[in-house]
Amino acid sequence: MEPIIQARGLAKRYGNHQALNQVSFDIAPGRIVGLIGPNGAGKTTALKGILGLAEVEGELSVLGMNPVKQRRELLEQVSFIADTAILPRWLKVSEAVEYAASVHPKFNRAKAEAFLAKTKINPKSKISSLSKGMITQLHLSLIMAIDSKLLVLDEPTLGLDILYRKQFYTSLLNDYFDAEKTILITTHQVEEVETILTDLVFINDGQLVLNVAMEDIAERFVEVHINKQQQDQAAALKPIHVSPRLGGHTAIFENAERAQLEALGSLHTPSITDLFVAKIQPNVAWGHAQ
Ligand SMILES: Nc1ncnc2c1ncn2[C@@H]1O[C@H](COP(=O)(O)OP(=O)(O)OP(=O)(O)O)[C@@H](O)[C@H]1O
Repeated sequence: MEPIIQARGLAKRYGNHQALNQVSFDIAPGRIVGLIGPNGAGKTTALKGILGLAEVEGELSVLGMNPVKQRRELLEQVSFIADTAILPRWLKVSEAVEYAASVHPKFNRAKAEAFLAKTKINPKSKISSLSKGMITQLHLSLIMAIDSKLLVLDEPTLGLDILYRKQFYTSLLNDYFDAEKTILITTHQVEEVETILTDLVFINDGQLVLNVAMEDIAERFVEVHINKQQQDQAAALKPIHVSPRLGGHTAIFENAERAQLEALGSLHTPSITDLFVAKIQPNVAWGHAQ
């Protein structure tokens, strides 16, 4: 199947700063990909390139199109929400729904109204009277009502309460997503999205540091609790990350021999958060155990 996004050697420089540095990846249709990285890693820059909102060097094909040269056609098939949601404040909520229905051929008004009904937003309210979080909820309701092939979400749940964040991701999976769609999402709340993602992409300092299908994580990465006596044995198996814990250390290994690891203790799959720390801030020094 043709990838929805094909990126080869993406690069972007702002002055002296290399915001993207030779980033390559493919995203197949029907995937939900989490683009995760620390502040300033280059996530938004990559998304802007994909949407044709910033020129990046390298080869980039999105839905078979060049995002800069074919931006207008591309944006007919892509929906996105940037981290700064902007909606005209003077409109009423119902008018915003009306407006979206009149300008977007693939907008489903009933769906938008159903998403809005799950919030405390009154359709008769002016947008200017809504709280910041409610404006984001309105924006997300409008975006999820558009039947696009690619949905790009940059920090969609910033400023939203935990209840709505959970509800949003459930709706995204159950009421929006299907095998014909692809979702690319950036967030710092990794633990909130890990159950819905099919793929995980880590980016740091403009470079791609991990690109893995969620189903392959358990096979590729293993976490083992190491006591002091096993330290040398564990070190010889070259963990990618070591951190002190009560009575010893926790070590994370990548592509290590399972049989050898089993000799050290019980094997676990690291959480996405621990994997993130291991890949972004690798530490292989065996500090003092607690
Ligand atoms: N328009 C710009 N002009 C100059 N530098 C920029 C511009 N946009 C981004 N940068 C720089 O490029 C780097 C990557 O920024 P980007 O916004 O892509 O990061 P990010 O991963 O989305 O970060 P965050 O999680 O903080 O939103 C940062 O160092 C940022 O300062």
